[in-house]
Amino acid sequence: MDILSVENWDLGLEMPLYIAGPCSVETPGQLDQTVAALVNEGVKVIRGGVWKPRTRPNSFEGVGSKALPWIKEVKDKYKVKFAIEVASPIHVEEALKFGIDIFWIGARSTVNPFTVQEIANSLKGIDIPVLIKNPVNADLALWIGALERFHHAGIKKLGAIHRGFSNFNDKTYRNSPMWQIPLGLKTYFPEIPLLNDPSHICGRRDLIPQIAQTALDLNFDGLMIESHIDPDNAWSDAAQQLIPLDLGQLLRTLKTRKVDVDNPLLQSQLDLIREQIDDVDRELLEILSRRMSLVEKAGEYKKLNNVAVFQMERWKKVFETRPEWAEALRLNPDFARDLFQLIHTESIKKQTEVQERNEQPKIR
Ligand SMILES: O=C(O)C(=O)C[C@]1(C(=O)O)C=C[C@@H](O)C=C1
Repeated sequence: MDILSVENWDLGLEMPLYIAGPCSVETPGQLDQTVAALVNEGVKVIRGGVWKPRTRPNSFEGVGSKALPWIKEVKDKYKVKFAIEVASPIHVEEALKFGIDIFWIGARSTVNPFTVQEIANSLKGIDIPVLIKNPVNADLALWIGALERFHHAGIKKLGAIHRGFSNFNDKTYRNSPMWQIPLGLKTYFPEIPLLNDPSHICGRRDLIPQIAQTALDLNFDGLMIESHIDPDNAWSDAAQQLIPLDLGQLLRTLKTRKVDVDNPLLQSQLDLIREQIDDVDRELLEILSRRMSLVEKAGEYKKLNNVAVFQMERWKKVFETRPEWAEALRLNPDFARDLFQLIHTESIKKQTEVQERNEQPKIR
């Protein structure tokens, strides 16, 4: 994609890009005090929700357009840039009137290609950075699709925000990070700046530093973090907002990592380890190929004896024992579970092919 880097967005921004501010703009006083305190901590780009898409009705849905003049006032007073979420062409039109600098598309909008297309169409010919949050569900293609729709509409100042994914089973995070998905996006489109939103992933402020650091370790290009002058009395997302002082402290302690290894000694040490990893990966694949030959053989016996491919009792046993074996080898049992789910899916596929070989009736 033909994308402009953050430094070329003509907003005087630097990398890593840190955006912070309240979940919602509530009152002129709350906004002014929060922005003043954040500017004091060195924040140059403020976020603030104006229209809030909420899961349930009767939750606070943002103060709406009347927040826009308040934003204009703090922008002028503190010389900051301001980012807000837009979810419809009307929001775009209203926000542009008040000189908003950056738009973001929320996770609930990204899931809907109709909404995405409508907003993208309303931005044709308009030169403004647009950041696209991942869809609520763990679907990389949907995220990519949204980025493509904005790119086709002519937006070159495009970025992505990883805010985690809905997951009913996750007891720790409000939205599971599922790092493989944003890393997948980075692999497809290394040119698209990728920010992490630890506030929405964590849902509680004590977990934020760890997720923020992981993101920087994984070479994310910046962070969007919620910060409020009085989080406990915030009208939305009270548990996950940081006071500006804590946010400043966090930004000062985070370590940014270098992408490339420019020390020759370290480079040669890494090369050596990578050669060994190559060897081990080759062995791994040879072992997997041996397992798959055995599975194919079992499939042929099943076919001969008219036995079903899926054997629940045996599979339950495999699925129980492998995580235990993994743990004994100091491997993460959840990793073993994921791995054997994948392996079993492939076994079923292989044996179904065996069953169906030369057995499909010819339809003319
Ligand atoms: O044990 C079998 O019946 C197999 O074919 C092997 C295997 C496996 O991959 O481990 C594959 C499919 C069955 O559902 C259970 C187990």
